[in-house]
Amino acid sequence: MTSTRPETEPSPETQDQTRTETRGEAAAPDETYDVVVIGAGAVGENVADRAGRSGLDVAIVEAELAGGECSYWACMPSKALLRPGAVVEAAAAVAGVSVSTEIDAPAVLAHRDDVASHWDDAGQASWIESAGMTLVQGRATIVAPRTVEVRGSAVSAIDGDPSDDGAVRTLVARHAVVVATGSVPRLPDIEGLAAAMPWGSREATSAQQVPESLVVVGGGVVATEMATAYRDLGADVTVLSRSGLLGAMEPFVGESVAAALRESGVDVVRGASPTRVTRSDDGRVTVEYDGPQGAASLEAAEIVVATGRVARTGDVGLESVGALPDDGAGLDVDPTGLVRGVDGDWLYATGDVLGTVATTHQGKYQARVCGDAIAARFAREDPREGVATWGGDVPAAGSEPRPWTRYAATADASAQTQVVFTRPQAASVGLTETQARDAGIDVRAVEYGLGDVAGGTLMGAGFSGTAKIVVDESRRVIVGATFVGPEAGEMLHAATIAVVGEVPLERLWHAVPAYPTVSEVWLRLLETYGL
Ligand SMILES: Cc1cc2nc3c(=O)[nH]c(=O)nc-3n(C[C@H](O)[C@H](O)[C@H](O)COP(=O)(O)OP(=O)(O)OC[C@H]3O[C@@H](n4cnc5c(N)ncnc54)[C@H](O)[C@@H]3O)c2cc1C
Ligand SMILES: NC(=O)c1ccc[n+]([C@@H]2O[C@H](COP(=O)([O-])OP(=O)(O)OC[C@H]3O[C@@H](n4cnc5c(N)ncnc54)[C@H](O)[C@@H]3O)[C@@H](O)[C@H]2O)c1
Repeated sequence: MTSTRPETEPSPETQDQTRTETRGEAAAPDETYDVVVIGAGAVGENVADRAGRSGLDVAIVEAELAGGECSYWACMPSKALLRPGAVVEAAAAVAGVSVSTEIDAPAVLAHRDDVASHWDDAGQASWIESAGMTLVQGRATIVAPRTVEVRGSAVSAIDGDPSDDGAVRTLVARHAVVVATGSVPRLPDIEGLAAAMPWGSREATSAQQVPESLVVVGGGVVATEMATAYRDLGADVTVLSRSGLLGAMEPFVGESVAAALRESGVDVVRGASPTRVTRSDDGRVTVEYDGPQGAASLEAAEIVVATGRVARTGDVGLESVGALPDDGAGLDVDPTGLVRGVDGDWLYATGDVLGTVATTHQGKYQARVCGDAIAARFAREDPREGVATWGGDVPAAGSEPRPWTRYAATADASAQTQVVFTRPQAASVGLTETQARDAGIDVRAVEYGLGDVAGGTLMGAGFSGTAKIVVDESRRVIVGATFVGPEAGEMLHAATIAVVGEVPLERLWHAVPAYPTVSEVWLRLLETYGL
């Protein structure tokens, strides 16, 4: 089994701790822990791990598979589907290399199965326990302050749902309950759509066969990644997008990705809103839509709906403690992850359930902040000499921590990162030029072509891309950067360091990019800026 362990490595500090309780073992009617985490996705695992490292006794409840969406139905399997196309394209561009451009779809799907651990969470479950935490299998509901009821226990593999076998356990948290229940896909209100049994991101990332044709509704990250992957795997793909692609990023990103999708044979229809969906007896799907040329329709073997996600707050019992947000919004938390407005300061939340970030890495960052804050507030003693003391005192509940300290997820507001694994890849950190201007920052932006640096010309025929930095003129620091191009994601971290470190341009000038790498674009950007 290929491990998805990059999500959460066992810490050396906790590896040797063991717990006697095992999955499914009968338990006392009421079990008391210091901390109960609901949801063992990447985020829940990390908040539990950080809190548990301080010696706190942590239980983590999971209704489906330990590891959550990212490991089995999102980041990992989707990237396994996308990697072969990227490799073929890169190799085919290099003179003297002869490669078959054919992708062996069954082999790719089989490798994807390995990457998704065949939808078996045994590896993650055993890591949780080896890290000294207790994994409780079942669906959790908050029934009273600090009290969580867990129903069901047996879990089936691929669809992951726990069967309600009547088992009920009540977990009581001495100090904190953390909600890390993630998000669910948003199904737009389109006539016939639900009845047509469309694919969501789960079906798209775990499909055992490639449909001969696919219509993708949406123009965001899932839509563009899945359109790329399924085109690579041989499907005829049409993308129906209401507006431009990847609209949350700089405009040149969507334009580049749309052009590349079209070049690869994907029909990208901008300004298209589906109005009616039907699935006929032979299984084919017809999508009627208002398009740029008026009413139109198309037929395909399958339909993927990728129109965003909503925080999973509805079925966690939040109403029982007065914490259910209105209208499906995410949970509102302070910078340490403490849910605002709940008496007794015991309810925390992190990750997709906040509705403010929707990536694994940003959620895990919040989880580290939240887990450390819980440890600092409640651990009797931290067994790790020195480790626990960096970052100063944890702020009192309700008071604002200083930005960029251990107990503030400051980068969520000013330095979120994202890599979209389309071809070309798109990578961004911080603010777009428009977002910076809207925030009242006096900005100047400069762009440079990735194909115009020596390193770029060596990458292969037709290598191209764009880099853009957005500079806060008053402070002469970079507040946003975007790259689009082959493997652009690997260029992002230098920009992230510049943004988070608020490195003045005059100092950045001394960060000399090695020759001949594509990173030399940094020098060209600064020269273009005027240094
Ligand atoms: C197709 C796709 C591709 C993606 N690719 C990337 C990528 O490449 N990089 C990236 O950074 N992000 C990516 N994301 C986003 C990423 O998957 C999410 O941001 C991440 O999974 C959020 O983690 P989480 O722990 O908050 O939620 P989840 O991973 O959803 O975990 C929540 C867990 O809580 C459990 N749960 C829910 N309710 C209960 C309950 N009542 N009781 C017990 N357990 C419960 C669920 O079963 C689940 O396991 C992708 C998303 C999609 C859809
Ligand atoms: N590589 C990554 O980091 C990665 C990959 C996939 C997903 N994700 C995360 O998962 C989240 C969900 O992805 P997503 O692509 O579903 O959401 P998204 O917010 O990125 O895009 C949603 C798209 O659906 C369109 N849309 C919304 N309602 C519509 C309707 N009624 N009809 C037609 N179009 C409609 C929007 O205009 C937008 O283009 C993202 O926020 C992203 O952060 C991350």
